[in-house]
Amino acid sequence: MDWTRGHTIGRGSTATVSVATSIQSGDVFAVKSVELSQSGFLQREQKILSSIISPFIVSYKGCDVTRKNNKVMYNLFLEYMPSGSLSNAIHAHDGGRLDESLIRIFTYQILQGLDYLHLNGLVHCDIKSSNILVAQSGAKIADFGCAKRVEQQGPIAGTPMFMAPEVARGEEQGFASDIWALGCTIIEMASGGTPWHNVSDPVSIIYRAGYSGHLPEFPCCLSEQARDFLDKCLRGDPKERWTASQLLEHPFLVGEFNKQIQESTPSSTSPTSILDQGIWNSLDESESLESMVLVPSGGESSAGERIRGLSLLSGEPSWDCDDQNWITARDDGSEEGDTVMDDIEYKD
Ligand SMILES: Nc1ncnc2c1ncn2[C@@H]1O[C@H](COP(=O)(O)OP(=O)(O)OP(=O)(O)O)[C@@H](O)[C@H]1O
Repeated sequence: MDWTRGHTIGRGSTATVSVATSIQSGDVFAVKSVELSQSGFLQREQKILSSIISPFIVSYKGCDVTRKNNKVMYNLFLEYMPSGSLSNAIHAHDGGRLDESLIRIFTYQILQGLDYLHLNGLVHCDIKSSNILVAQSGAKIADFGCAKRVEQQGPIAGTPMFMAPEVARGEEQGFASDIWALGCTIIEMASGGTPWHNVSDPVSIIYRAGYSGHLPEFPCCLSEQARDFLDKCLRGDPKERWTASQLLEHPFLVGEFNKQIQESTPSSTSPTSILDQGIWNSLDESESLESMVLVPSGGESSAGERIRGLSLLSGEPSWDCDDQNWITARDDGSEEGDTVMDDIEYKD
């Protein structure tokens, strides 16, 4: 596929993410790029993403290798999520935290993604709000650079602030560890802060999570139901934590609103586009995600809440843009920009 690279929309610890456009179809997608010599994480992400398909996981669109300024780059093509990360959304939202109605929706969607992964024997290993991306259709899990098959032995991966006690102690990293990280992500959404207060260096965080016997503080603004849900995610003993399937049945998520979504949700093997076209179209026009977000179940929201919700879902994040950086990808061997290297095959 020939494509052009647009402005930079994100930079993680391993890769740079840009908007890209297919020259043939004009389709817009995201491209995550890193020098080929350092692309181990990205190739691992490619292997996993290319084997899964869920409306609650950012979808895989292909990969290639290009030459850019004498550097050989590995590129992973992903569905473009125009509203950026959930972390951006939390901080852009009024007061730097989300309303419980939004927390419920995003939790439900992340949990659907986790349930799909776990049923397929995969552990994400790095769930946190900056690895959840948001579009009009809602939240989807991204960044599979640390993901692994559950039976796979290997070093502990992920972000210390979100590590379950058993992960911090280096004992095991399984499905239950993702559930702990989901609990930490709910704390991020509800408080706008980190799960562990007043600690920032990795060693202190790992000590606090793995050896202190303490639990992260539950945000006081949450309802009893939400706090009970959090309690089921943040059990110190991984065997006592609820599974993703059990949590999908928790009263916090099983309300009138979620029943409607569940009835309309395609099976986990359905194509991603169903989320965008099917789920929301199958609901009444007045019950699209936007109106659900703006008018949560059981109540009218104020005009202020409607506007805040609307800007959350449709607003462009403030990217570190570099518009001078448009580069054309061609397969004609031209020296400028990215050159698609058709002769190198890095897919399985
Ligand atoms: N498909 C996408 N659509 C829109 N923005 C994206 C997409 N993928 C990534 N981004 C943006 O780029 C940022 C970095 O992406 P990502 O977390 O995948 O990179 P990483 O190098 O693996 O990061 P980490 O530091 O967590 O390992 C994200 O936080 C997000 O803002």
